Amino acid sequence: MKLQVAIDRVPVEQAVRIIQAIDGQADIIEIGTSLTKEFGLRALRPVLEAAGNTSVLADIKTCDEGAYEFDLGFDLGFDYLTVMGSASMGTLETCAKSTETHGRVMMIDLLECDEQRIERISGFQNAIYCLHTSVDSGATADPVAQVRAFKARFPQIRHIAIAGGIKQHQLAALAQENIDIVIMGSAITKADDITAACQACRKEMQ
Ligand SMILES: O=C(CO)[C@H](O)[C@H](O)COP(=O)(O)O
Repeated sequence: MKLQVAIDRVPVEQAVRIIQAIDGQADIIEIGTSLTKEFGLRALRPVLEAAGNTSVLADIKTCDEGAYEFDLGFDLGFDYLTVMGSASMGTLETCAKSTETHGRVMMIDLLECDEQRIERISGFQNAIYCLHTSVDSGATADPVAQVRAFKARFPQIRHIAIAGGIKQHQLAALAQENIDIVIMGSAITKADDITAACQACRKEMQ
């Protein structure tokens, strides 16, 4: 299970400082939707540079204009981009095509997608499907139960991530569930000691 650290609701300079504080401990650095909206993808080059060899995901949550947004993000150097599961099949397909052309990774955000919808969009073999509880609806209460229920219902989906208020104490059990990525934002990036919080999460996952 990879650790993706989500950086949200800070200026670009602080995002760079957070990346330095994490110091190579994240497998993937996420540039949160809040930064992509406030500053725009082109203004995020310093973040890409600070990440060095660590993979960077831009959480652009594409819902239309898939080819334009994905080509732009991958051409700028992002390794992972996100598209909403609620987007049209046309958008999901053009995002998948752009991802394949660029040799990168597409993450499908399942925020508020019901079972019927997930079934319909479950055919993107190489995509990572992100179980996502909205920040506005509260934290993910029981991530292990959520993952188990999802796997049982959608055995055809091979790559899974989970996000939404995940806490350090949930990591050890989650690490046994054979998912691809756990996404942690506030629990790390809003901690008083970001380095220590990230180290503690990493340890919990071992
Ligand atoms: O995608 C997001 C919000 O839409 C966040 O990046 C994601 O929820 C992780 O942050 P946190 O752990 O603080 O919830």
